[in-house]
Amino acid sequence: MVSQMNKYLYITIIGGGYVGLVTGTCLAHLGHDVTIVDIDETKINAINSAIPPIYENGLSELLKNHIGKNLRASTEYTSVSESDVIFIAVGTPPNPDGSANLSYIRSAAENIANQLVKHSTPYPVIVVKSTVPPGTTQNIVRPVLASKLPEQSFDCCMNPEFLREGRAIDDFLHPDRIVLGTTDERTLNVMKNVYSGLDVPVLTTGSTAAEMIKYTANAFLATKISFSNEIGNLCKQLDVDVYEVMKGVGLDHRISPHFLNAGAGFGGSCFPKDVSALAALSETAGVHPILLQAVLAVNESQPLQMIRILERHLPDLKEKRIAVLGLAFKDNTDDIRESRSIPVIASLLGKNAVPVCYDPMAGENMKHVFPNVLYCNSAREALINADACLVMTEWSEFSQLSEEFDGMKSRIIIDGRHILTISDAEGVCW
Ligand SMILES: NC(=O)C1=CN([C@@H]2O[C@H](COP(=O)(O)OP(=O)(O)OC[C@H]3O[C@@H](n4cnc5c(N)ncnc54)[C@H](O)[C@@H]3O)[C@@H](O)[C@H]2O)C=CC1
Ligand SMILES: O=C(O)[C@H]1O[C@H](OP(=O)(O)OP(=O)(O)OC[C@H]2O[C@@H](n3ccc(=O)[nH]c3=O)[C@H](O)[C@@H]2O)[C@H](O)[C@@H](O)[C@@H]1O
Repeated sequence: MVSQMNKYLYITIIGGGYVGLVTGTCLAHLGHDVTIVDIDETKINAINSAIPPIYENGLSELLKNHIGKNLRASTEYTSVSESDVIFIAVGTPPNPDGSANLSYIRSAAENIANQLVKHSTPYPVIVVKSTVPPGTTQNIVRPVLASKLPEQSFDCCMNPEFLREGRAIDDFLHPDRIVLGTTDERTLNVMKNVYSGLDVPVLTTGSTAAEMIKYTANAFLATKISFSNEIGNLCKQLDVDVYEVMKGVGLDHRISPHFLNAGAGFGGSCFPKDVSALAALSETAGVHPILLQAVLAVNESQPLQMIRILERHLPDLKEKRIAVLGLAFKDNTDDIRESRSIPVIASLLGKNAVPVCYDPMAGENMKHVFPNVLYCNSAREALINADACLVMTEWSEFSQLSEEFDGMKSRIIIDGRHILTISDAEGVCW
């Protein structure tokens, strides 16, 4: 467990994206003095104006409470020199072969080293928060820093992040565990001080094991979803309700009811990317990743399974008006990265159907991907005269929909997230 706060720390977060912004704001909330650094000036200006560049429950209020007080943002790395702790929270997007692109990690580490070489607090701790392949902290970040700085003048730690988008603040402040990848007592004490105030179990490991824990947790959760989807596809053929099945299965405490919801598959910036990176890493290590590849394959075909079910009811989709409810990759976010609605809309367009889209938050983002499809301001509007409806995101407002479906031309409703509560919905039993 971490203890009460000993003292507040000067902290710099490199990367003001989802994780950097949530981490920085929450650490300011815990009482530390925080600077968020990003190369994207637009993001920095937005953060300094207390306008989060992303939609996340509770973030705006928290930002307003701290910005200009113990939280600020900058495009400059100068605050690194004054910091006790420097988090690296830049992106690790996929390369074309699925492996993790570490160029942003390298560049952040180089910039930190260039700044620390000018001036530094005694013994700063550089913490890798980004999701990185095992060995990155030890074999890339540390050597980049050591190429400019004496080995004894700093230390590194790997501290993976487990927050979910849409519930990020709560997940950050009330995590199941904090993993600290360091074997150094002094560094461990500094890191415990970072999180002091949180009543959370702490697991201490080597940095490489900490990196592997993060990939393995995401891959396991993704596996639960793809497993549920495969069972769901079988249930559909056998006319069995997969949700009833998974409810019964999840009551076994060894399995747990979480992440067993079958449907359109998993999207987001992490599960697809991290399972691909782990599979690529596994191939490189000479271990053929049979299970991980199957997890990805099931997930690729799952959104198109919705189209197959749709075509059973509407064999010719040409010029058919299809309401697509939900564009974000999940509820409570405007993030559309790897959203399962993207392949669904693309497939509808390929079949000359007319997708009519609605999302409470993500419509503007989806316009960058599909500028020419129809966007509506409400589910009711999208459903008017629709020949069918596909529910792609588990927004809670969709669970309230009822008489809105009366406006449809024909009542073909396929619920890809098991969120509707109307009794006569054509449930997608996967
Ligand atoms: N999004 C999520 O829910 C979670 C993400 N992660 C991991 O955290 C890492 C970051 O993810 P996101 O925040 O979603 O990425 P993001 O793409 O939203 O943000 C990354 C930010 O880093 C900035 N950046 C890139 N190079 C930089 C540099 N040299 N100096 C300063 N800023 C730089 C970019 O401009 C961008 O704003 C990834 O490794 C991801 O896998 C981990 C847990 C949750
Ligand atoms: O590394 C990361 O970035 C994060 O990835 C996920 O978080 P996130 O992607 O934000 O969202 P989830 O709630 O995990 O949902 C991911 C996708 O799986 C889908 N899902 C989730 C649960 C389920 O039972 N079925 C299912 O299809 C969701 O609709 C969504 O598309 C993990 O849950 C976080 O612990 C992790 O920190």
